[in-house]
Order: sequence, then structure tokens, then C-alpha cells
Amino acid sequence: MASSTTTLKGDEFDRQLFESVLKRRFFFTEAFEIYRLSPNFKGDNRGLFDYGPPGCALQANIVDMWRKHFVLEENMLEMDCTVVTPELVLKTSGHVDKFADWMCKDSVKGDYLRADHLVATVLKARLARGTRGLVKDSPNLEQATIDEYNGILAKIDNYDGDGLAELIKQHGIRNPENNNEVLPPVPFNLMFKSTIGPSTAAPIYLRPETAQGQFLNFKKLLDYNQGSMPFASASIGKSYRNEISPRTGLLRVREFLLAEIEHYVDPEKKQHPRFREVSDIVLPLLDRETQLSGKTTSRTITIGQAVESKVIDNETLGYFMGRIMLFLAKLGVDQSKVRFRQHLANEMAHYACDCWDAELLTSYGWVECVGCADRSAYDLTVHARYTGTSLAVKEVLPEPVKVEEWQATLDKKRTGPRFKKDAKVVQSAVEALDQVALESLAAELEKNGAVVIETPALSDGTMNVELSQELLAISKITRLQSIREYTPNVIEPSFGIGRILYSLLEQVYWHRPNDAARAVLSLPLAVAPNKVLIAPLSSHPQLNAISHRLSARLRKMGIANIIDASSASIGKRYARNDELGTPLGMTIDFDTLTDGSVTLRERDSMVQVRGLEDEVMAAIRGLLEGTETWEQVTGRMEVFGAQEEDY
Ligand SMILES: Nc1ncnc2c1ncn2[C@@H]1O[C@H](COP(=O)(O)OP(=O)(O)OP(=O)(O)O)[C@@H](O)[C@H]1O
Repeated sequence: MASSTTTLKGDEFDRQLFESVLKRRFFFTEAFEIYRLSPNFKGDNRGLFDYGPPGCALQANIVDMWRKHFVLEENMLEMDCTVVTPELVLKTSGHVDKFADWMCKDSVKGDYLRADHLVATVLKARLARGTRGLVKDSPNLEQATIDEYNGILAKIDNYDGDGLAELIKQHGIRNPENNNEVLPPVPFNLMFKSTIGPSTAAPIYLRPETAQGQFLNFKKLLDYNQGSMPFASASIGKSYRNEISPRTGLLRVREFLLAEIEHYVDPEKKQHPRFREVSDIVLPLLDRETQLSGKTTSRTITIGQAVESKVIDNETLGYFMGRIMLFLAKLGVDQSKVRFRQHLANEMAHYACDCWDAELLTSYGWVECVGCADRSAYDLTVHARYTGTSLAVKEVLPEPVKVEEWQATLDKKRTGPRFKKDAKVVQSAVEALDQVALESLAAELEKNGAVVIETPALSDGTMNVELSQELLAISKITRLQSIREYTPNVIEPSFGIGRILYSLLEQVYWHRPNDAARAVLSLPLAVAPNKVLIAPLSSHPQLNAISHRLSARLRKMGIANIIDASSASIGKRYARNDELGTPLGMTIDFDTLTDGSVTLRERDSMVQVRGLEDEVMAAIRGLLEGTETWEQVTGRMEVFGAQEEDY
């Protein structure tokens, strides 16, 4: 499509105006709005939104593109798992103990504030006041203070509770809304808790991510994939996080659509067969060291170079970062407003060993829209350990190889009577011990005469046993190995669809020159909610009939379209659809009745061409399928030029 004529620069962006367009056109609205206005409404509906028709269509188109770009392109195994998750699963995965953010309480009003956001908001405001003279007569900040604040902000995600408490104390940080003091940060678990059925004895959580359902089915997925590695599963579904204080519209919500890929890979073979397809893509990277040095400027580097120099840990991680970049480009994201930021050590989720976020630049600053984490073997290992179900891969070696290894043997004559119905569980726990564990246990057994090993849950609820030398022997043996067993590592690209949708909308929003009331959303054809507006110039029944026929023709081609036969001026109708991001407009007038010609208007340039109905239909199809550009269409059809549109 033609490029926008007045792209809004960062400073000119008027969020209020932009959001009023989205609300007016019903992209989304706050949930339970009419109840929230009631004096009896006690709840908190922040972070809960309903999508209206264009928001819904845009979301569906993004998801459709995601499915084609990832699931279809890579033969991923898609799953749809339940939201309701037993506590035990999330206890094992570490979410019950660790999936928390730090929050501070306003000492007077009792409001809760997310601690890292509080510090960042206050320091940013001080910097804005003290360096840009935003507040009249406010003193300029000393350069050393400016550097200190910037340094803190560059690594704000790296502070734990104590670190945040120290910052709050040291910098006299208070609630910016009322200047009240805040209490020291405490952790708040972000999962919504409930119970299943009438019994309170069966606690559940709404899943905070789709990943766990995929991991629990790993054995079945591997079988379905004929035991072949590597492979990926994928899932799209609602996830829930009880965010402490959501204030940034669609960017931080409590219920959101997550699209996640879990790519299972041999830990010793993290090369990717299609790596060469992405190795020349240039990525803007903001790595860990740069952030720790207090800087926030990313550097551009090809994925190939980044993997070779180990800035990106391995090919598979690099491959997915490249695929994420290509996906965002297809959606219409401004490539100069994307960067990949590496997680700092404390920021990383409890399961991750490396993580890069794809961040998009918005009026709220850089926003994480896609997380790309190497979860190592963490999840499969903990679930296998707890349940005693093997989630390992057995690889048949091309030739048997001689291996020296530690072997643990239980004396079953003794362990049977000793552990009774738990004997099998104890045995599976011993069998699950890896070589590193066996080596240190062998030394411990020799030294102390007994060792304690972790087990899946036993009948008395405990999860470990003591094994003396009488019950357990650990020795080094040499054997011929024909099967290698390993727990796969997982590379996980995780896409917050709502964040991508909102950031994209901000990036494609602009208005006609000198007319802030005429907003345009330059959404690409592929994701625009409606592709074609059909506008009859009069309400004449014959023109109406043609509109419906054209609409049906487009529908038959799978092209979403909308008829606007209202009495509003054609300029108004175009303007309305510019705000909806509709890329093309077909106008039907009385000439259509005599010579069968129709007009096709392009949203961004407002240029119109005229041709026979079939020609215009072919142009629309070509534009949608990407076999023709708008420039080519204007080259071969009669051009009207940009029309002055009465509004
Ligand atoms: N509260 C939320 N609202 C909307 N999208 C979210 C929210 N939390 C996470 N996401 C999306 O889910 C993706 C994967 O989640 P992940 O756990 O990596 O996020 P996160 O690091 O916890 O995010 P943040 O640091 O912003 O809280 C994110 O990249 C983001 O797009």
C-alpha cells in the first residue's frame, strides 16, 4: 500500500486522541463498564477489556498470521489445553512459590503499587522535571544524579525486593499520586486462585501461561511425532495474571491472549537446520552487559555474527529471534521501533537460563511484546521428578559406544519390605538420577554411609528418602551404550497478542495534514479488520443491489468487506473507514449502471483509480495476495489522483 503521508513523530503523538479513536470505533472498551458506573460496584475492573468488532477482527487476523508463520511453516504440533490448573502442577513448576512481583502499600490510602514501576515512574518524572524544565522554576538536576537515575532505570528489572526497598529509602520515593509514604515491598503472587468443585480441598489456579499444559503432554507429543527430535508444540489461549496495579490500557491486563511455542531440542545439539535462512537478518540487540553499564542504546548485528560471538547463546534461540523479527515485519510493525533486550540475571523467570524480549517502541516507552526464553530442561525435569513419569527422549545411536558411567543399584530384597508400596517410586527416583548427581552421591555414600535423595511424592506426602549402603550401591562401570537418554531443553517464544495489537495500532496511527480530526490507521491489508469498504454514492435501489452483489463476490473470495450505504457524505464514510484501518474503498455511482465501472480508493494516499468491475476485483485480489502493488495498479488503470474529500 502507499505509505502514510503524515507519520506522527514520537513527540507529536497524542495518546488521548489516539485512544479516543480506538474507543469511538469500538476496537475495545473496558469490561463491565456500565456496572462500574453504578454506585454499588465495589470491584476493580482495571486490566479487563472487551474487544469490539474491529478489535476482534484485528486480533483474529494477527492470530491467523501467527499460525501460518509459525505453526504451519514449521509443522508445529498445536494443542489446546485447559486454563484451570491443579495447584500441584504449578507448585511443581515453581509458580506457586516464585511467580510474584514486588508491591508496596501506600501507608495512608492502602493502595498497592508495583514496586519497580513505582521507582521507575518517580525517577523518570524527576529526570523530566530536572532536565527538560517541564516544571517552571524546578531546579536542574546535577549531572551525577542524572547519571545515577539513568543507571538505575537501565537495570530496573534487575532489583529484587531488598534492592527495591533500598532504592525507595535512599531516594525518598513516595506515591506520586499523593506524596504518601509507601511501606517496604512485599512479594505478591500473580496467579488467580480458586477451587474445583464444591470442595475447598482441591485448590486450582487459572494458568498464567499456556506452557505447562504443553509440557505435561510432552510424552504424547513425542510419540505423535514418531519419536523424532527436534520438534515444537504450540498453543494459543487465554492466560491470567492478577497484575498489581494495571494502568497502561491493553499493555498490562489481567486476562490476555498468549500464543506460545515450546521448541524441544537436544541440549547437546542446539544448531537449527534452517538457521541459514535467518543468519543475515540484522537485529537491534541490547545485551546484558550494555544494560549493566547503564546504557540503553542497542547495537545492530546480524544473527549469524551474534550467535558466532555467543551474544546470542545458540542457533535455535537465534533462529526464533529472526523468525519473530520477520513476523513483526509482516504485521506492519515499524522496523525502526523494534529491539531485542536480553534479560538481566535477577529479572529472568525462575525457569529460564537466557531470555531475549522483543520490545516495541510505543508512547509508553519500550514494551515487551514477545519473550524468547531458553527454559533449559527445567520444566520437564521437575514434572518428571514429581510424577515419576519419564519425560526423556531415547535416541538410538547409529553405533553402540563404550561408555564409563556411574550406576546405582538398589537391593530389592531389602528395599521392598522397607518401603512397601513406595518401593517402585523410590526405584524410579534412583533410576532418574543423572551422572552428575550419581558421582556426588557416590562420594557422599562412601563418606557418610547413607544419602538422601529426592523422590516423587510418597504415600506419607514426603518427597525424599534416606538410603544407607545396605540398600544402595553406586559404582563406576563400563558398558556398551546403544541408546542415549536425555531430557530436552526448551526454547520458548511467547507472544502477548494484545500487546502486539496495541503497539501496532499506535505505530500505524497518524492523521491527515493539518487535520487532527481525520485519523488514519495504516494497517496492512493482511491484518486490517475489513479489507474493502463498499460505498454506493446514492441510496438508489439499483446501486444498493450492486453493492450487495460486489460484497457477495468479495466474500466468496474470502475478503472481509463492509457496505456503508448511510446517508453520510462519501468523505465522511471514507474518514470513518480510515479510522477503522480499511485499506481499500469501492465506490459505485450512476456511471456504474451504464458502463459497469467502479472506483477503487487507496486509504493512505486517497488516490482513486477507475476500471471495470472485473478489473477492480482482480486488483483487489492481487493486492491481497501480494502479486501486485498499488503502484502497479495505478500504472495500469485510469487514475483520478488524490481527491479532495468533503468531510
Ligand atoms: N499483564 C499482561 N498483559 C498483557 N500481556 C502480557 C502480560 N504479561 C505478559 N504479557 C505478554 O506475555 C508475554 C510472555 O510473558 P512473560 O512471562 O515473558 O512476561 P513478563 O516478563 O512477565 O512481562 P512483564 O515483565 O511486562 O510483566 C510477554 O512478552 C507479553 O507480551
